[in-house]
Amino acid sequence: MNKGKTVKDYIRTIVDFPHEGILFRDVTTLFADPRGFRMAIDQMLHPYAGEQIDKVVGLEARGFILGGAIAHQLTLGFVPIRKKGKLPGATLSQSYTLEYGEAVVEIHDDAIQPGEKILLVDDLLATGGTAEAGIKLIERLGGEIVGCAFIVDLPELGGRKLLEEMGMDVHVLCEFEGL
Ligand SMILES: O=P(O)(O)OC[C@H]1O[C@H](OP(=O)(O)OP(=O)(O)O)[C@H](O)[C@@H]1O
Ligand SMILES: Nc1ncnc2[nH]cnc12
Repeated sequence: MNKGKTVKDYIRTIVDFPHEGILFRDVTTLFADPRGFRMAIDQMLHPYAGEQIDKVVGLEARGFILGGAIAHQLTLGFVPIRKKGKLPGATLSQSYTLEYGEAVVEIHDDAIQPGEKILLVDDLLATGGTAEAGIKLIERLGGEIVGCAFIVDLPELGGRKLLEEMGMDVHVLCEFEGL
């Protein structure tokens, strides 16, 4: 049964996806379980109880699932940061480095007002490149980031250190060693 299980216990590892040598930490098994999903949302929010938050921002794609649930729980609005070319309105763009080459993420330029307090969420922190790009977009719009919450950190890839060096409060629920 589910008794005594932690968030980490619900996450499945797929070997050699999407490339040979990668241990893919698959949170769909966590999302699919009602107790696991609720536990993850509650734990992601826990450090921010009593803090003023105006909006939740989620990173495509699994950050949308978490961000939607968190925004609903807090009765807040949700703002997506999407991969290039998906948002219909006027956007700000930010490029970031991938393992091979570059990618671009975007936010609607009217999605955050200066001074709004933002909680940034995603499922997983690896190199931190995606979150760093998201932070830059939020800050370019004048948003003030209260915290960055993730389910998984892969400490060997240095994302947490990168975000903390940017002055972010980083909250993760579990770590996996091994890439
Ligand atoms: O810390 P980083 O090295 O930037 O990696 C973390 C990002 O990688 C994964 O998303 P992915 O880019 O696979 O996109 P997807 O969620 O749209 O599949 C994950 O959901 C994070 O968003
Ligand atoms: N090992 C991994 N598992 C799941 N998502 C990832 N994104 C980057 N590295 C990942």
